[in-house]
Amino acid sequence: MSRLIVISNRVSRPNKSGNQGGLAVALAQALRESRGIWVGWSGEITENFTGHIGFSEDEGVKTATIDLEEQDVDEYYNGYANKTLWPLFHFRIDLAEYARDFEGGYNRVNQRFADTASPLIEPEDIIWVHDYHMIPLGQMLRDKGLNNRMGFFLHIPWPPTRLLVSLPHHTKLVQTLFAYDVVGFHTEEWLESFRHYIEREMGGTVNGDFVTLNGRTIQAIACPIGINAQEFSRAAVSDAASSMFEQVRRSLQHRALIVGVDRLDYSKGLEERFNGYARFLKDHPEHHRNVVLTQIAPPSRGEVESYQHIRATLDALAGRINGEYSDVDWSPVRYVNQGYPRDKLAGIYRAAQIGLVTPLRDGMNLVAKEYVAAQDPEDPGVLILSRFAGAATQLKDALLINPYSPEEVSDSITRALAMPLEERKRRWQSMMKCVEEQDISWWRQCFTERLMAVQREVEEKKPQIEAAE
Ligand SMILES: O=P(O)(O)OC[C@H]1O[C@H](O[C@H]2O[C@H](CO)[C@@H](O)[C@H](O)[C@H]2O)[C@H](O)[C@@H](O)[C@@H]1O
Ligand SMILES: O=c1ccn([C@@H]2O[C@H](COP(=O)(O)OP(=O)(O)O)[C@@H](O)[C@H]2O)c(=O)[nH]1
Repeated sequence: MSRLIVISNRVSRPNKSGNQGGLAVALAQALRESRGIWVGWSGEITENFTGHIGFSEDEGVKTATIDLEEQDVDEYYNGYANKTLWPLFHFRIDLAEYARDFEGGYNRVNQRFADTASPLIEPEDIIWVHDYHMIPLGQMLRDKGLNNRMGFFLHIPWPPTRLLVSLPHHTKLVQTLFAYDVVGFHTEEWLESFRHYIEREMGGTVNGDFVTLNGRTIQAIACPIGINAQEFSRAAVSDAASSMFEQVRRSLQHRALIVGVDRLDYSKGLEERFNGYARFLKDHPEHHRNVVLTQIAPPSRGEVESYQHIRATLDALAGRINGEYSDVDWSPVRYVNQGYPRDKLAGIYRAAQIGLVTPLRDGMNLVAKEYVAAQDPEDPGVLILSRFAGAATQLKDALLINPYSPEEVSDSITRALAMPLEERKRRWQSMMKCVEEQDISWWRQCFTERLMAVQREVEEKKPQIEAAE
């Protein structure tokens, strides 16, 4: 059986802390089942890069990690990944920074990953590279002579061509994707934008799933990530979730709970969400004292200025809304800057009559799916979901809204609070069906089956592999 080698920036185990992104949460499950290795950054900083690989195995997940230098982290993770690509790929060219050092650091760190990973890889292994931190890695592995089946999955949106061309050396970066055999996106929309770019900007051709550039053909597919729905539904009635559920419900004193759970990121539309909620409070005095918005927002990428800025904005906005509407025994907003473990989160989701998920742009958004999976089938809450989240292409029975419109946020809250049980059940059943059917295993199979079917000549095992073992 071929092993799966996953390579991504972040390597962490889902049970260890409460504030992990969706990619980390999803991949642990996939690796456990395939007995693979997860290669990436340890999250640690070293004075001088040595290339030392730290191996460990925890709850069936094998990891191989490297430490990076401070300059690496500044230029690669904070810099090119999160100051350049992240805003650009989330349609925020106003926030994107283009610095030569970032691009240099990004390529240097990708080369470090190629040097680290290549000795661990055997000819039959399937390599699956993840996300915008690692776009050129496949090309670097090919340059080292690896002929393995190799796939790449982008977890964030692919931007429209007219935005992507604002990136210096954009063709050089995109060209490297043709080192992979299969390239995956969450939605047809991101896939369509990729094809458009290849055809219009690079003169490539598209024939169904096959995309050809300069004589090299790859497959480009849409394949939406899911959650471990069964496990999450079970977690929602676990002891930890139930005690969280009770604690939250007790504190609400029969008020309705609206919940938001997001990394503190400008792409999640938190400022717009708070403004929409303020609009709701302004337009609906009859609901005052009857509702509470709990926004869980663990800080993220705090060394990047735009993240410091959104944090300060939200601190002020939460304070302003509470200052304007609170009474001595009621505050409309509970704004929490800490992360929670997922079983506790499941209890919080289940306690909420409304899940408010309003990103301005999001590759997928797993929180939306988790909210659905955590509901009580006999009395489910209502999901209000941005039409600009990848999840909106699947969860069509959510209340789909434009997150930029405070009126739509306000109206959807009003509608959700008044929604009859029968309608809530009907919408929830339809969404739950999708969350269960297109779950995390479905996603992995969707991608890896395509990758495994790729025909490549498998080379003889290289001597350097034995040396590394
Ligand atoms: O690793 P961080 O910098 O702390 O960020 C956390 C993750 O954020 C992004 O998540 C994306 O992937 C999710 C799963 O596919 C998807 O649901 C979500 O819409 C995306 O934003 C990022 O792409 C990951 O690499 C990060 O680990
Ligand atoms: O306090 C928190 C906040 C979030 N999450 C998890 O982080 C993931 C967020 O994934 P999503 O796709 O919604 O967004 P991302 O942060 O990856 O952009 C979800 O699995 C959440 O359950 C968590 O475990 N604890």
